[in-house]
Amino acid sequence: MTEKLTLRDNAAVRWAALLLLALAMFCSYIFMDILSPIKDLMQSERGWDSLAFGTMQGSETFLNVFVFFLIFAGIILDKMGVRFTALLSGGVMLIGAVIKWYAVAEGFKGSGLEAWFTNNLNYIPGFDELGISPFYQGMPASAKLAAVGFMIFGCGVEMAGITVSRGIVKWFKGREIALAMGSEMALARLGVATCMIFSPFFAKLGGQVDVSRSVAFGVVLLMIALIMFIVYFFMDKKLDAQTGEAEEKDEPFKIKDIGKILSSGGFWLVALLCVLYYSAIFPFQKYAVNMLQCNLSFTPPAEGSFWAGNTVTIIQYCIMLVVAATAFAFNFTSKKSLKTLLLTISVIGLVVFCYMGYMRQSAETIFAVFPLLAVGITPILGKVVDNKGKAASMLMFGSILLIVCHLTFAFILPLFKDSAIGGVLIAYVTILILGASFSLVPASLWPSVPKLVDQKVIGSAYALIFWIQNIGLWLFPLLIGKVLDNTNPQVVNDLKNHVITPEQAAVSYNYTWPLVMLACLGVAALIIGIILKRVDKVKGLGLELPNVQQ
Ligand SMILES: C[C@H](N)C(=O)N[C@@H](CCCCN)C(=O)O
Repeated sequence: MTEKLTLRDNAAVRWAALLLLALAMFCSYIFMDILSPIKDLMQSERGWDSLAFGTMQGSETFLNVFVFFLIFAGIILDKMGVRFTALLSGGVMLIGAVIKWYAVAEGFKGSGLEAWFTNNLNYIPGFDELGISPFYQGMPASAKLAAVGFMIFGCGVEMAGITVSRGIVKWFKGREIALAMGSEMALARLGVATCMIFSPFFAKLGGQVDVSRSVAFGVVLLMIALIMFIVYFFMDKKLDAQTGEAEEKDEPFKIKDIGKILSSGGFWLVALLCVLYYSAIFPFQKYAVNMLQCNLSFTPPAEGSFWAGNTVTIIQYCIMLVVAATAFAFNFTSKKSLKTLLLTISVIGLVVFCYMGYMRQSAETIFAVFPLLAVGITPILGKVVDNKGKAASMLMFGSILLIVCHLTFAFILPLFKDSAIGGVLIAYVTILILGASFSLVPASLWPSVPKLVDQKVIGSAYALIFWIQNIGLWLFPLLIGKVLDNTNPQVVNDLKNHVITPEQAAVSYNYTWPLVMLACLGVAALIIGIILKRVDKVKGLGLELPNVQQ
C-alpha cells in the first residue's frame, strides 16, 4: 500500500512554510534590538541615562524568567498546537510593541499617563528586595512604559521562537531539519544587522530626530510578522487535515509529560550547554562595540567625506544581502562550477565589507561582520548536520572557538592598541572566528532537541531550554557591567570625581576580566559538550547521526 502524500512531502510547499515562519522571526529580531543602536539619542531626546536604558532593555526577559511565562508558553504550544500559538505570539508581540512605541512617541509627553507612570511603579514588593525589579524610583516615565511594552513583547518573541522551532520540526522532521533551522536563524541574524543599520536611519530621517519613527518601523514589521503567521495558519491547518492531526491530537499532551523531559539526562546537558554558550554570546554582543572602542584607536574619516556618509552604509547592507543570498543558494546547487562561483562572490563580498568597515574607522561597522558570517554559514553547517551528522562534535568545536576568541580579545588585542592596522586585523579575524562558532553551535544544538524528547512534548522542551537560557541572558549582562566596574576602579572614581568626562570614561575600560569570565563559560560549555558526546555514545541518542533519512 502506498502512503498518501501530504503538503510537507512537496519541497516547495515545505520551504514556503519555512519562509513564512522565518520572515516572521526576521521582523521580530529587528524589533528586539530596535533601540540598541540609538542609545545616545534616547539619552538626548528622552533623558534616558545608562541605568534607565539598561533597565528598560533588561525588562524583555522579566516575565519569561521570573513569572515563568516561557513555561506556560511551552504548555500552551503543546496543548493548542503550532498555528494557534503562532497567532497568539504574533498578537502579543504587536501589543507590546505598540505600547513601547507610544512610550517614546511625542503624544506621551505631558499626558495623564505620563504623570501616572512618574508617580507609580517605583517600588515592586518582593522584586525590589531581590534586586530584579524592572523599574526603580526616578526612572523616566517613558522608560517605565517602554519597559512594560518590552516585557510583553519579550513574552511574544520567545513564544514565537519556540513555536517556530516546533513548526520546523513538524514540517521537516526526517528531512533537512538542520538546514531549515539554520536558514531561519540566518534570516534572524540578518534582522539584527538590518536593525543596526535602519534604526538610526529612521530616527534621523529628513534631518530631524524622532526616535519614535524607529520604533514605528519595528511596529510595521511586526504587523507583517502577524500576517506571515496568519498565512502560515492556513497551511498548517491543511497539513493537519491531511495527516489527521496526528501529532497534536492522537496522543494529547498532559502536564505530567513534562516529567519525562526533566528525567532525560541528554535534555539537561543540552539545556546547560545552551545557557553557558548563549550567555557568552548575546550579553557579549551588547558590550562588544564598546570593548572594541576601548581596545582600538580610531581615526574617523573627515566629516562630509564618502566614508562618513550614509551611502556607504546602504552599500554595506546591499553587500550583506548579496553574501546572504549567495551563501544560501550554495546549499541548493550540486553543480561544482556554480558552487565555486557562489562561494567566490560570498568571499569577495565579505572582504569588501571588511575593507569598508576599516575605512569607516568605527567599532560598530567592524563588529557588523559578526552577524554577516553567521548569515552566510549557519545554513551551510545545517546542511552538514543533516547529511553527515556530528552535531555533538560541532557543539564541542564551537565552544573551543568561543574560548579562543574571548581569550584573544582579552590578552592579544590590547597589545595592538597603537597599531593602526594590526589591531583592526586581529579584531576582524577574531570576530569572524566567533561568527563561525556562533554558526556551529546554534546549527547543531536546536535540531538535536527532537532527538532527545518525545514529539508531543517538543514545545515544552524548547520552552524549558529557552527559560534556562533566559536566566543567563538576564544575569550575564549585569555581571559583565559589575565586573567591569570592579576591575576598573580608577575609571569609576575619575568619572565620579569629574576628572574625566562620560565620553572619555566610555572608551577607557579594561575588558580583560569580563572577557576571562566569558571564556570560563566557554570552558564549562566545552566540558558539558564532552560529557554530551560520551553520553550520546553510551546511550545511543543519535546526536552524531545525520538527520536526513536515506
Ligand atoms: C534568544 C532566543 N531564546 C534564542 O535562543 N534564539 C536562538 C534561536 C532559537 C531557534 C529559534 N527557532 C538564536 O540563536 O537566535
